[in-house]
Amino acid sequence: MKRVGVIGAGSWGTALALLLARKGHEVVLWARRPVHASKLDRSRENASYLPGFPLPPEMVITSDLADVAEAELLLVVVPSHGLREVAGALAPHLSGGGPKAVVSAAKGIENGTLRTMTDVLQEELPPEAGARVAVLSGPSFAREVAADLPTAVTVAAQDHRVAAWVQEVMATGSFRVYTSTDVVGVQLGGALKNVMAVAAGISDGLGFGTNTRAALVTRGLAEMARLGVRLGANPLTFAGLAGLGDLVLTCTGDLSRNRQVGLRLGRGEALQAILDDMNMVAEGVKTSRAARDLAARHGVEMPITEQVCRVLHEGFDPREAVRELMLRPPRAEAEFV
Ligand SMILES: NC(=O)c1ccc[n+]([C@@H]2O[C@H](COP(=O)([O-])OP(=O)(O)OC[C@H]3O[C@@H](n4cnc5c(N)ncnc54)[C@H](O)[C@@H]3O)[C@@H](O)[C@H]2O)c1
Ligand SMILES: O=P(O)(O)OC[C@H](O)CO
Repeated sequence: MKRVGVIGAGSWGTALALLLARKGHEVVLWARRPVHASKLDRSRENASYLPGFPLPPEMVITSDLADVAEAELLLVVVPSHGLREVAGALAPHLSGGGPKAVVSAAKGIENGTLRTMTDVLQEELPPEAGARVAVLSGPSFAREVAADLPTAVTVAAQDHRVAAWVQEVMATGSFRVYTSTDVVGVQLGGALKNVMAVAAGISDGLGFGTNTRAALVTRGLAEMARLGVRLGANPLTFAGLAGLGDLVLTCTGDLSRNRQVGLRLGRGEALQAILDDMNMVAEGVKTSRAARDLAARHGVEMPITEQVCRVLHEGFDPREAVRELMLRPPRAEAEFV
């Protein structure tokens, strides 16, 4: 049994906390808002983000980061735009030896700095904790993990021993964990697939067919891998769980919030109205900008990302965006750069 701290009580943090508590670990779940923490503690259910899954009585709920300071495994599961602030607030509590692993389960790229989530953790946490940073990604809807449905994910860390330790602590008969040392590829896969899920949703919302969706998934994967390889990722990572696996899940699965944003845009709703109506995060909205900036910085062509960004942030007509994609200059399929 290990002491585990889960930082973030949205749907994914709650599902991971449940997984680990059911495995017999001692779990402390941190919610940012004290009012949310006391509601969770009283009702023993996360009605706002993951209704229908009772939290076991032994799971500790808190809004004080000091309560996770003794954890051996720390999972950071807040939306990517809030991760730096949370990591900065966590840092003073980790002044001792610190946890054996700090795992980001967020899927995004920080806007402005264009840093990955493990970069942000390494910048904000004390060096001992920063050296044990990892990322968990892959096709994993929170509700399905909470329902104990078979799921497979990847944990990547620069130091293989860190990933292997996290694998051992987290794996169960219904949660299979693979390891990787491709920290960049696993994170880019998880972040960029959200942009493609918005694109697939738009296409379906416009009433296009399965041909169109399959084309978006495949060419989306090509541009994800193109950027990844330029940034030092292993191209094979994009054929794995954190690449193709998560891409297929979110481009086709209606539980995806990113896909839902796209579907509603495609049906003609305005972005702000959609976001006002969702109490959850759709990371692809912000990541589309960061991905476009990252691609521009490194001279990588990402035409689908570019069009998603225009639709989301510049009010560009989705039908026109598809037309422009179809009328791009002809090219060979298998060019990587
Ligand atoms: N939900 C899933 O199925 C799932 C699966 C895998 C990965 N993820 C990733 O996990 C991360 C968290 O998403 P989620 O689905 O748990 O969120 P959610 O949409 O279910 O809930 C959002 C949570 O973030 C908190 N929050 C909002 N703004 C914040 C800020 N600025 N700082 C700190 N906390 C803030 C909210 O209070 C709430 O607890 C995202 O990066 C998401 O892509 C989600
Ligand atoms: O609901 P989404 O679109 O944020 O997707 C959730 C997870 O990332 C699926 O792996």
